Amino acid sequence: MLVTGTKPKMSSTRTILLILGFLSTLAVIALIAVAVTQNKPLPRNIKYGIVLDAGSSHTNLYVYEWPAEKENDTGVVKQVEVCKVEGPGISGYSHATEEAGPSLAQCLQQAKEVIPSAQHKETPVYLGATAGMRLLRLQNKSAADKVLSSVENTLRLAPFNFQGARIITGQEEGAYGWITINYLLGNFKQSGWKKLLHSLTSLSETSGALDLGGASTQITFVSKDLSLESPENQLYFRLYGKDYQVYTHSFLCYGKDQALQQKLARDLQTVESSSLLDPCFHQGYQRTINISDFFKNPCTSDKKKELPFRQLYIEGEGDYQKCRENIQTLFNKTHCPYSSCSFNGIYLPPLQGDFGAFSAFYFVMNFLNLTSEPHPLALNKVTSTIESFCARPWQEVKTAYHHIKEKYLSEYCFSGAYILSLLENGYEFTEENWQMIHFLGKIGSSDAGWTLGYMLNLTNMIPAEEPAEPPLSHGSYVGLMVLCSLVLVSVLLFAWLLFHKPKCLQKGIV
Ligand SMILES: Nc1ccn([C@@H]2O[C@H](COP(=O)(O)OP(=O)(O)OP(=O)(O)O)[C@@H](O)[C@H]2O)c(=O)n1
Ligand SMILES: [Ca+2]
Repeated sequence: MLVTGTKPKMSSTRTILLILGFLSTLAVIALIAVAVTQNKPLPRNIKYGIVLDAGSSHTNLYVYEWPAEKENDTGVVKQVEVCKVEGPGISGYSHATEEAGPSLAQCLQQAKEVIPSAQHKETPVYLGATAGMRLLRLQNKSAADKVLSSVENTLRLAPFNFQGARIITGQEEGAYGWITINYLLGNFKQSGWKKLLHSLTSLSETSGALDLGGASTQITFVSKDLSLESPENQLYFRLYGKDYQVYTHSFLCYGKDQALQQKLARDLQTVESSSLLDPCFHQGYQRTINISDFFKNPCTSDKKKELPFRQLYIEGEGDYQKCRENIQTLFNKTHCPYSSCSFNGIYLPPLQGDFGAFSAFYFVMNFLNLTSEPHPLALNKVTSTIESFCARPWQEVKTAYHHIKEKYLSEYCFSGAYILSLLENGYEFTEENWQMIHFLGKIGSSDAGWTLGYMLNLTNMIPAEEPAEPPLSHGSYVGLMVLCSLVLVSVLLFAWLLFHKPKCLQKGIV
């Protein structure tokens, strides 16, 4: 009788237990299913942008891409293509201005192939011209205007969304280079622990930018010491909710090609015959210079001199020390109307933090094997390497590096000496803070240069304020919810079992 009396009670408890178990399993499955489907990557919505860097020595076309929904995050825009335009930079078309635009056709075609055709129309294309065009504008304004309208016509005919072709200022070039490298290094938006570390150690949060082109060079860095000494060198940015006080200067005619022209113009002042022994070229190297056009260049015109010959024959001497002394005269340190100067009476606050050195700084140092990271070489090692490179006879250099363009190869000795002179004599880097300079070609897949910063700015992709963000990412939120629910269900089940100990679980029955 007793046994038959407990049977219905036990079976009803079991039913309840079964239902509860079933419901909890269902809830867990539902939670997991929601978490998985919600977190499934959405179909990628990619946007593209094109920037043409019309430099003095050549033009490069860059294609960038980024996920549309993450536009305002830092470090999401990536370079996916670079195309080097054949021939000279656009300023080299001053005698055939109508050919400047068509020279870009091949790279525009390449961009058309990289970007899906459905997106061509919405893809912005910008062209920024730098120091080569600044010089042409000074020398021949109408030729510069014609070159710009020729490139504009070509870009308007391309299937992209043309946003302008203009000569950017040296200040913009410096600023956008600085924005590019700090964006790519992820220095603007800092994650929690990095923020904390920076506030504790007061480490420099951004990296300075050193850009060496063919016709100009830029130096840009955050400086705490900026007073109102030289307003034209000051920039203020508010990026991702932080203020930056930035010093920048662009030296026109101090890119490596124009620096060489300046040096030769100086040499021509004292030359006694039509041949010149040049310590900055390798022994056995010869080059002929046409005097007729030489002084038309705004970088040399102030040294204009009537000479009894039309061509200058240069012969290399391969003497690094003499070359350095020769180059040093390009940096006038005699007057400074400010508390401190770089050269030519230009304000320079004390150097601060790390520097990323790119463009020709990188090309030259990379060729000379002097870019070693993460431990930069000591300055005396760098100097001795360049010294011994300069001492090598031209025939030997040519044979050893037969795959390198002769124009580049013949000038690496001069360029190495010029870079050291610019950094040591010009900006006064020393043996100690030399280690703060990092020679960079690319950061991730993107080239270091001003173009990315230019596009980020013109497409409003760098917000002034930090975008409001929930503390957890969507994935972590769902994961945490699932975990909490599981814990909750288990606790409830456990509590229920503890307090209503069903008979089936009691000792002796189970
Ligand atoms: N592998 C390379 C590539 C380039 N160069 C040289 O580097 C210099 C500068 O190149 P770049 O930074 O591209 O200058 P541009 O942008 O053309 O000039 P600017 O910025 O002054 O307008 C040029 O003299 C070029 O001959 C080099 O020595 N080795
Ligand atoms: Ca450049």
